[in-house]
Amino acid sequence: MQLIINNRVYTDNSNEVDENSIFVVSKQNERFKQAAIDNGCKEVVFAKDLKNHLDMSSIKVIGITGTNGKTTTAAAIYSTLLDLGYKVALQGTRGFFINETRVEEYSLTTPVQLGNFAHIQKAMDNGCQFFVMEVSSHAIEQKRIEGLEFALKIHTNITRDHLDYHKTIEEYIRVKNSFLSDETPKLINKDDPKVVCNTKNGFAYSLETPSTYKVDAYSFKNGMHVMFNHFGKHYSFSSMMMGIFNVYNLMACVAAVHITTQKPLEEICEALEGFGGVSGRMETISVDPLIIVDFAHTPDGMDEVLKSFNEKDIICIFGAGGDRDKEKRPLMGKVAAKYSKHIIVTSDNPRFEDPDMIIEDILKGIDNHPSVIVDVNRKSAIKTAIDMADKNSVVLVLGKGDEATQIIYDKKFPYNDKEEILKILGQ
Ligand SMILES: CC(=O)N[C@H]1[C@@H](OP(=O)(O)OP(=O)(O)OC[C@H]2O[C@@H](n3ccc(=O)[nH]c3=O)[C@H](O)[C@@H]2O)O[C@H](CO)[C@@H](O)[C@@H]1O[C@H](C)C(=O)N[C@@H](C)C(=O)N[C@H](CCC(=O)O)C(=O)O
Ligand SMILES: Nc1ncnc2c1ncn2[C@@H]1O[C@H](COP(=O)(O)OP(=O)(O)OP(=O)(O)O)[C@@H](O)[C@H]1O
Ligand SMILES: N[C@H](CCC[C@H](N)C(=O)O)C(=O)O
Ligand SMILES: [Mg+2]
Repeated sequence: MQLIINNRVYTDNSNEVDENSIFVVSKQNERFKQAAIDNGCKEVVFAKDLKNHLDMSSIKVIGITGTNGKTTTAAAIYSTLLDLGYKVALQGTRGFFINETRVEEYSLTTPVQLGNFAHIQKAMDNGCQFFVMEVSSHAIEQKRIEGLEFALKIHTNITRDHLDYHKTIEEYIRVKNSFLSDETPKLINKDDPKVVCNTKNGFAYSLETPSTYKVDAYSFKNGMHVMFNHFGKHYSFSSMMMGIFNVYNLMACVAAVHITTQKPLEEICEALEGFGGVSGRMETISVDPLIIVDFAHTPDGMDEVLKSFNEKDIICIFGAGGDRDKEKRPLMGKVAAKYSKHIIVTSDNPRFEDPDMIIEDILKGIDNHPSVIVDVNRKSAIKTAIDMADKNSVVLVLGKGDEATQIIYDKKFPYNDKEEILKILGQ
């Protein structure tokens, strides 16, 4: 990866250096430092010192980590800041955006360090006052955020994900919480006991326990209406979004914008109402039959979504990604069985795994459920679900959200849940 600052080329790859470039050495590439020097590099800087090479004082970086909710909360903050008249950049699972334009397709939820600096530089070149970014657990562990000064760090929740990478839940929690161990201003979900932080400059939001931004009541008639208090003064916001988990996400958004702009909370709540949600997250594709696409791909994410529809007959279609956490698969099956009237287990992104074996792993969590269908072909699985639907049902297509491809081996085949559903409905 390369970054150009004041006509100097910075690179993190020993194969890209020449006598004029600067090699940025980090934990990830220190084993290649000598190779960089052998390839003619004359100047080396430490990743942690990169912040002294790019003046970022004109932009406020807001980082969001957590097992679920990063993309939704980041998008809500981005939308609210734009509505308040700020110039904003957004980086995460759905790509890189500057003001209202998507500048780059998705690559990594959190790019490598030089990638983050390059995006911040581009945001500043476009006059942005804020840079909102998702911070994945991989990024924290691999120090991709090294050298970044955050105006605010947000932590949504810790349940389970990426144990294929972190190996144990304890290590995953340690990595996630390490993001909050310094004195940077931070905003945490006080209802999640696993979120632990350095309380200096700490703010919190919650629905259950006392906190700086405390939700007092909410209702879901025709969208959501949320009442909260900030040091005893009462405020409210509304949204067309659904689900208690989105009450958390939107409360985090209001708190984050308040902390970083100090605008009146009434103005922030009004600006938030312009946020319509993120494609592929609780996105209603059809009303009759009711069909919703969501990105839930962890047991907790599925639990949050499925419990939002307890007054409906749920037809739940899902799979699980290959080359990802395997233990979550039966847990996802168990969650689906807990809430669904009908379960259809299918493929997600198999990658290099056998899709039938992934399905077998999921089925291990489903015992004596009256209606379980297995169909390794996601397209026909969705058609089966839609054919089963009636006025009391809700078809929930989970796991891929707005992904534009299905990954089989290392090939990315064009595929999108929403397009598939509309095609079937159109037939
Ligand atoms: C598992 C994982 O995260 N791998 C990441 C890791 O790969 P790696 O350790 O094999 O990298 P590497 O090729 O050895 O390079 C390491 C460093 O050495 C340097 N290098 C390398 C070779 C050489 O000869 N000389 C040299 O200097 C490279 O420039 C790099 O700086 O470091 C690479 C570069 O730094 C990343 O691109 C790569 O992400 C891969 C592509 C990936 O798919 N990561 C996924 C799992 C990921 O990060 N996902 C998260 C979470 C997703 C979510 O939950 O939404 C994300 O943030 O997207
Ligand atoms: N606050 C939350 N708590 C639990 N589940 C949530 C929350 N917010 C969203 N979800 C569920 O998790 C799914 C992923 O949401 P989102 O894309 O915002 O999370 P993310 O942290 O960006 O995920 P990823 O790390 O995979 O990019 C949603 O589709 C929804 O099912
Ligand atoms: N449908 C995706 C969801 C996870 C995407 C992202 N969180 C990752 O881990 O790459 C999969 O499991 O393949
Ligand atoms: Mg995301």
